[in-house]
Amino acid sequence: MGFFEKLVAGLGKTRDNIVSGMDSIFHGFSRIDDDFYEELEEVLIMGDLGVQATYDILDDLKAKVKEKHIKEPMECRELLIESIKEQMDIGETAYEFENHTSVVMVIGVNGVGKTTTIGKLAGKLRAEDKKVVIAAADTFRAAAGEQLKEWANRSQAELIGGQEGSDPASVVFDAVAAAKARHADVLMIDTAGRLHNKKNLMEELRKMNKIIDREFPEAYRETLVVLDATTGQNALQQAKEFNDVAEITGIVLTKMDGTAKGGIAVAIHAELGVPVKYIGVGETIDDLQKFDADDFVNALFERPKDDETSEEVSENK
Ligand SMILES: Nc1nc2c(ncn2[C@@H]2O[C@H](COP(=O)(O)OP(=O)(O)OP(=O)(O)O)[C@@H](O)[C@H]2O)c(=O)[nH]1
Repeated sequence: MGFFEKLVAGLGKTRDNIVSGMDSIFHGFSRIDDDFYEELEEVLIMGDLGVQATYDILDDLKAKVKEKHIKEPMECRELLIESIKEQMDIGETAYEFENHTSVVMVIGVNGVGKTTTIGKLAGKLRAEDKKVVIAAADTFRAAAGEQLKEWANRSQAELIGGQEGSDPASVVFDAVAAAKARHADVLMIDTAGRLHNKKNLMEELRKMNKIIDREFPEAYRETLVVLDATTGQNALQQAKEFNDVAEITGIVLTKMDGTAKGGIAVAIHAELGVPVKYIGVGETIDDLQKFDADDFVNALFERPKDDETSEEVSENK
């Protein structure tokens, strides 16, 4: 299965949740009125898109309906697809760090798929012939280091640190030295994300950032937060809390395969203004991809990748 097919298969439950509900409204209403919009609103909110994104999408839809003098509810389907795509479009500049010598901090609470994501991303960068160093700065659990070692071996990245109980900041210091000595393209730092103690977390991140700023000022900086899509509104809450303590530049949403809560991708983007940059749809090294708004929305509405009607719509904009 290619990634797009996996995404289509993985988003099945989300599709059931959101799109089937919307389609029954498009079919069930004979005119576009307040009731129509109200029911759409309910489906979008129930589908985990969040209040902000729902209002943005509906405002956009209402404006388009007015502007194009649309009378048929069914015609709103295309407009809605178009509107969600526009909301979620992040463009290639989101991945600038891949083109620079960079430091990527990866934050996330236990179990969200942080280690797996680092492994997959390392594998992806290695496949592009980039040199990758991974810093095991989540030093609170021995198992975390072991698991990271396996992924580093699999993706042929170099691992620094990994000893339980060592000081995360000193792991970062060693990793920066190693990255510079080996002329690495990307240094990825696995950090512990204990949200129940925000003050400590903030302090730990501050210490690590200070070392990077001082020892590696020329490096391009990226801070990714990993979230488990299956936790829905909880993931959004985590994103908000991390956003309070760190300058997040992107989100990675894992476990998009088989969750009914894939709509949370839209909510996070709208409510935090931080783009979802990668999504995970499985447990193997190839199951992480850049977030592509077109692919995501097409998979959600189950349309073939090169659907001509979508091009017509965008050309007619
Ligand atoms: N289905 C699916 N499973 C995933 C995905 N990403 C990670 N997982 C699984 O989620 C579980 C947790 O992943 P880890 O990478 O260990 O999570 P972590 O955040 O590093 O957690 P700790 O190591 O406990 O801090 C593992 O069983 C992974 O295989 C994904 O995109 N889809």
